[in-house]
Amino acid sequence: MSLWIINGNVWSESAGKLESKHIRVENGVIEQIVDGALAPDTGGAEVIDAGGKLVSAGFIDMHVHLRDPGFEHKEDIATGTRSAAKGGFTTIACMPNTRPVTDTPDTVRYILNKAEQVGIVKVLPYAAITKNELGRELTDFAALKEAGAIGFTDDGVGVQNAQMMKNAMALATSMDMPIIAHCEDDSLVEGAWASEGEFSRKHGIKGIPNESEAIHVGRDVLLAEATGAHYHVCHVSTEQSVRFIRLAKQIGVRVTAEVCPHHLVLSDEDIPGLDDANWKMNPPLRTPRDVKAVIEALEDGTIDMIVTDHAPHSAEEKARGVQLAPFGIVGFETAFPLLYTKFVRTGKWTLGFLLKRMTSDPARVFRLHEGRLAQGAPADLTIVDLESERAVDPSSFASKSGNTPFGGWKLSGWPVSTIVNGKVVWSEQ
Ligand SMILES: NC(=O)N[C@@H](CC(=O)O)C(=O)O
Ligand SMILES: [Zn+2]
Ligand SMILES: [Zn+2]
Repeated sequence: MSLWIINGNVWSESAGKLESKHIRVENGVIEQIVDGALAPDTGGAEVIDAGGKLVSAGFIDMHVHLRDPGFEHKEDIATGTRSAAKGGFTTIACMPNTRPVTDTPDTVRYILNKAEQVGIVKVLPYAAITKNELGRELTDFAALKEAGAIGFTDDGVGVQNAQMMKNAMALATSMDMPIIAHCEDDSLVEGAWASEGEFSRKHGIKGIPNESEAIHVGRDVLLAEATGAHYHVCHVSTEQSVRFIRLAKQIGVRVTAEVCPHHLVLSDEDIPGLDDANWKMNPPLRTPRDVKAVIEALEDGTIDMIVTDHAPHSAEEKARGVQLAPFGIVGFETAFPLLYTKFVRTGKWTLGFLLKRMTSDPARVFRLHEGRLAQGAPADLTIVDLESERAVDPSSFASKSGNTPFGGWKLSGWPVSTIVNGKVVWSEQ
């Protein structure tokens, strides 16, 4: 099976610019990348003409919620992976806060089998640290790893007990597996949904303090130092967390971290009011000072990668009123256009920098073969139209859910075609 993707614009790290290339794919692997000025001999092969659009290694998202099994009214593996493909993602890692919680080998295998049957993008499942994510008893790490889990996390909640987290890190380290942490001290949050900041003061509501996140990061950095664990911090949102991660990296603790698009482009001061739960997510939108700190941390490498934390919830659930509505927003179908428009078009970042944080950096941290556009790499590719501007339309999402605060935003950088192992898995129209 031969495929040529001709007339693609590929980012060259050495030249620091886009260069025209033709790419030959054989049996799902990138075999050859040739200069766009040369006419390739495509005889007999399938040909996709990228027509001068960006061709990138497929995006990798190491933090997503597919809701399957158990919450299929929000999303399932078929719609979630199609939504991912539409956003240009070719590999995604899904969180275990399903029903049942992904805390047994059977559930890990269910996810892998269904993803395989659906056959859209690559799905890497995480398993829970504790049974039912209750923080009381560790899961069977060895059996979960054997079944195909790639790391352990109780995402959705923080592990409240330090000894439990220390035991988890020691055990994970003994089997060369990472611990991925949702950092939140419940005692500091209780009932609040927005950050302590302008918004909470203006509306006279209880705020979530920054320490509720950073206190876990600080604690866990010490535990990672003591156990030698690879400790990965979920959705970093505060200046104080950044400070701990920066220090930990300086002293050689094996810590890595991720940040979400919404924490890079929105602060609490952007929340329009108390009646739209599409601005409610965990961690909450923080202050402009925190936004600046996480941007700087992503730029200097303190934060390693961008993830969406795609967290679909139904319209009915989000309409329950902001206090009762669940935390979370969808992310796949807006992530790249949002960041391209806000950071690359404005000249703050190079296109290469954004692509790196969405491809080779997550691949490096989680030791994946994907994430590079090079000879011998899997032919996971995303073709992106960097020019046309379009408004975000949640009703057009491939996801079952449309819970986003970005509806109506005019963005450019829309993926038009997504290829996994040399097969087109999603294409515009
Ligand atoms: N981020 C969210 O606001 N919600 C996530 C849970 C999580 O990522 O902690 C969810 O599962 O809905
Ligand atoms: Zn979380
Ligand atoms: Zn999450």
